[in-house]
Amino acid sequence: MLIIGIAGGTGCGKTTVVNQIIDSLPEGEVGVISQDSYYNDLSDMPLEERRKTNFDHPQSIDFSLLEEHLKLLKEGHSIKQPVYSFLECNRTGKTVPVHPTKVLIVEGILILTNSLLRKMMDIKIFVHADSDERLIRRLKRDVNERGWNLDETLDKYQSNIKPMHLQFIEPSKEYADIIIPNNKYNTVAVDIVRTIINEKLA
Ligand SMILES: Nc1ncnc2c1ncn2[C@@H]1O[C@H](COP(=O)(O)OP(=O)(O)O)[C@@H](O)[C@H]1O
Ligand SMILES: Nc1ccn([C@@H]2O[C@H](COP(=O)(O)O)[C@@H](O)[C@H]2O)c(=O)n1
Repeated sequence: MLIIGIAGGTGCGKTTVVNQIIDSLPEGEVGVISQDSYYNDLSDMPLEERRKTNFDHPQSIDFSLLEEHLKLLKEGHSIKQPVYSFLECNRTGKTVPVHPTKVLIVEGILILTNSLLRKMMDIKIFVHADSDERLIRRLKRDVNERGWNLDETLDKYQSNIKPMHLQFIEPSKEYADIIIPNNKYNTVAVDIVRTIINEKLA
């Protein structure tokens, strides 16, 4: 199994890049694991409290479970991945089966901050977009899709998102083998990654 890690700040375009990579690849041969599925279980807190959580800090992620799942997949076993709800700010209690594939993409803002995860990755990619671009994209998404209003999103950006980005995410760029500039759609970089994957699948 080839494990590819794709990190980068919120709104940099990780999900978009992942979708572009897997679009033209044979179905069933490439799997995707998102760090978002591994946010800690916060069922012991009311929603109001959960919404105040710093979701940009590494401690908000259940890295042990993510590591265990990657290890199992690498060994050829299937896993039951937790299903996360952004609206509830919690795991739903449901799981989806994920089966081993020849190539596995792991994506998330914090995945390159964890040394055990980094050791499991064959290729480490960091997607870069300028902070103003990312903030604009993030504002649109949080308001349209994730149940936050404009003021809440801007407050979160100042209190958690920006400081955590500077403290944890941006420094993890140094571990990347490839940095993809993504202020504009970058088809050349995506094609290079696809070529590497196709070689593995051949
Ligand atoms: N290069 C780009 N140019 C313009 N918009 C983009 C670009 N890449 C992604 N987007 C848009 O920005 C938003 C966030 O992208 P997404 O891939 O979800 O980022 P991430 O997964 O890193 O948070 C989405 O609405 C997406 O369509
Ligand atoms: N309940 C939650 C949990 C996380 N977030 C934010 O998601 C961002 C990471 O996801 P990306 O798709 O942007 O990589 C992170 O910045 C968290 O603040 C959230 O809004 N609500």
